[in-house]
Amino acid sequence: MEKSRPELEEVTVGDSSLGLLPEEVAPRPSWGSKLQYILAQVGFSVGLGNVWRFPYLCHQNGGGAFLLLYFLLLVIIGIPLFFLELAAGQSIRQGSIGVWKHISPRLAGIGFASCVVCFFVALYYNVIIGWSLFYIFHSFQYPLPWESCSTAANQTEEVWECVRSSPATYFWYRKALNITDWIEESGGLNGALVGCLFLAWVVVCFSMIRGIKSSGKVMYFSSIFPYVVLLCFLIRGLLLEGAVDGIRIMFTPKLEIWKDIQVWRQAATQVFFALGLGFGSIIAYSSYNSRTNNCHFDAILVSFINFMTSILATLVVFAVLGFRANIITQQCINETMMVLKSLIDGGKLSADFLPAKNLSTTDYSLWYQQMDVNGILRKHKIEDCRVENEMNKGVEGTGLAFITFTEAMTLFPASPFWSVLFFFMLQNLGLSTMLGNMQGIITPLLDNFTALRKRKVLFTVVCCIFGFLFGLVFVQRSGNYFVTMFDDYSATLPLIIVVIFENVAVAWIYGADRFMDDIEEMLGWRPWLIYKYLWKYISLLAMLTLLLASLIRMCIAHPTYRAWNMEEAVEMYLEYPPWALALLIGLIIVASLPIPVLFFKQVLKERWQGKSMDTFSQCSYHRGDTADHICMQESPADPQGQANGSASADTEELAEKGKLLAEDSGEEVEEDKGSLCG
Ligand SMILES: O=C(O)[C@@H]1CCCCN1
Ligand code: NA
Repeated sequence: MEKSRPELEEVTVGDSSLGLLPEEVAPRPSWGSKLQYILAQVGFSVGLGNVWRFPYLCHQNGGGAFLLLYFLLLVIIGIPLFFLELAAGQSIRQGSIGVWKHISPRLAGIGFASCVVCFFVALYYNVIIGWSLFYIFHSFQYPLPWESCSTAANQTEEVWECVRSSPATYFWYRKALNITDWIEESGGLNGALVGCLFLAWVVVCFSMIRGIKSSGKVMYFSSIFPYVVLLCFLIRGLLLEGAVDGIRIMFTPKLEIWKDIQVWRQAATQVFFALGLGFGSIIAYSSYNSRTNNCHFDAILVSFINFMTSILATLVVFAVLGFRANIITQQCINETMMVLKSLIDGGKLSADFLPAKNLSTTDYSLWYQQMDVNGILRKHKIEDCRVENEMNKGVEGTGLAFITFTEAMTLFPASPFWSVLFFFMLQNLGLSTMLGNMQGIITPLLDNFTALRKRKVLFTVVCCIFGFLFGLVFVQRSGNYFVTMFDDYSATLPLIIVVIFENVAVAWIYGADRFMDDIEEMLGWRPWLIYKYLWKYISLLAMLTLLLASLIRMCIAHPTYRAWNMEEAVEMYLEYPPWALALLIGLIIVASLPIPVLFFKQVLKERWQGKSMDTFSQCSYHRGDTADHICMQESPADPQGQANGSASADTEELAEKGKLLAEDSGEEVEEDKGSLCG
């Protein structure tokens, strides 16, 4: 079959134009520096999840014991799969669609599924960034609007809702979200949040507009700034009364949690979501690297930085929560002392119950244990005020960042300053992840559909516009319920499916040994043998178990969401109505569907073209491999030419010219003979 004329592409390097080049030799943009690349990978992987999901999981699942479990799973699942994605992207130098197409054209669906998942996550992730912007705008006032009910509520019935719950809770559910009582009630769009979401997408769009050249620069700030803020909060937090209690409670290991499979499931899901496996963003970013870059070192470095950031964020969260719990417990003690005094004055209790001096929180629990003989104090409604009890409240999910932390910050001196700093940090943590998310959508599509390349800027803008329009679902008054649906199910489950297929594709279809050979050819040294067994057996088994545990959880426990009831002014768990359940499951299917659909489409295409398919994938993508001429795509007109990876003379000369020009302009351009499989 006559090979069609190769697509020509306008190539500019620095400010010199190379004219039109066939895309297989057009130099692929590359990172300005290794630091910029590492910041991009760290910026993408370290996100909101490190600051509010990890601390919450740590607290709910046995503190220090969870940390050890998380670290174990990070080593046996996270790092090997991270290394796998980095190596595949760096070697093939394509986005996720191109990478899986090279392993076998039947697996292109894995790349498309990654794009869909990236889009789902981008939709609700940017909404959370919009919430952070909303809080930033409301932080420039003293006292903070969520400090007390008088500042927060004006109408009478709202005061009731505020008094019944707490100013921070009220502000979050009523002033920020103006939330409806359940997911069935849309309540219409929340105008302020629509504006914040629009602004969030404008920021993403302008940061993305010139590809990795512009986003690379944004990365410098949005990846480093959160660390500065976390360190400021840690130092400030440790100086607060009760902070050490909070950290002690957090690190106290409760090893019995290791028996609970759901804890393992939560830890594995967190490893995987935290690193961003399956998004295709890791592949996209590493595809702009030079082939000799030591991606094994990068995999360990970025995973380690991600883990340490989660620990740092957890220390900050529990120092601040310990401080807040201490204050609330102190108030509780003062109230019970009042009750005790009135009981003694009323002759109901003997005076020797009265403690000699004002009790601190630790002294109080000791006093309580001594005095509560036969439950006499409990009988008189004198409660046991404990810091641990206060530590348990409101630590989950969005509540942690937007209720508990905001409440704690009102207790800080100069609270508006700390509040702006905290939410600006959240906004940057989210922005750098959003850039990676968008890269996980744009790069594979641009690589796969060359027609889009000529209108890269327009395509980026259109993606952001679609992101905003679809994102409107999440800024209705009931929007928070959809954010929870996506975060708990619709975005996370398809990721596990995608990564399982990635793992099978490389370790079993392409072959772990062959993959190790390619890495050896690329890096000049062979990866540790352990990786072969991790990829073939351990991480794959772990992922399959994780998927099973997640599906079982969905089947056994009817999926529920946490709703806010306005009248009662309390949170309650409601079951998703059938239509929401159908939507939840439908989204998971839609995100996973490209894998089987494109598989069978390719099989039919091969059958129709009568191609011999003695093995699943005969493509190899390292240089000059004679196996290349039997790749599954259109067999090239001159197989030998393609097999040796040589392009025709004129394009060779142009590529050489491109390289020389690039060196002149100081821009690093990695010669990209493209993939040998067409
Ligand atoms: O932990 C997070 O928030 C992000 C979500 C997206 C993928 C990378 N990690
Ligand atoms: Na980030």
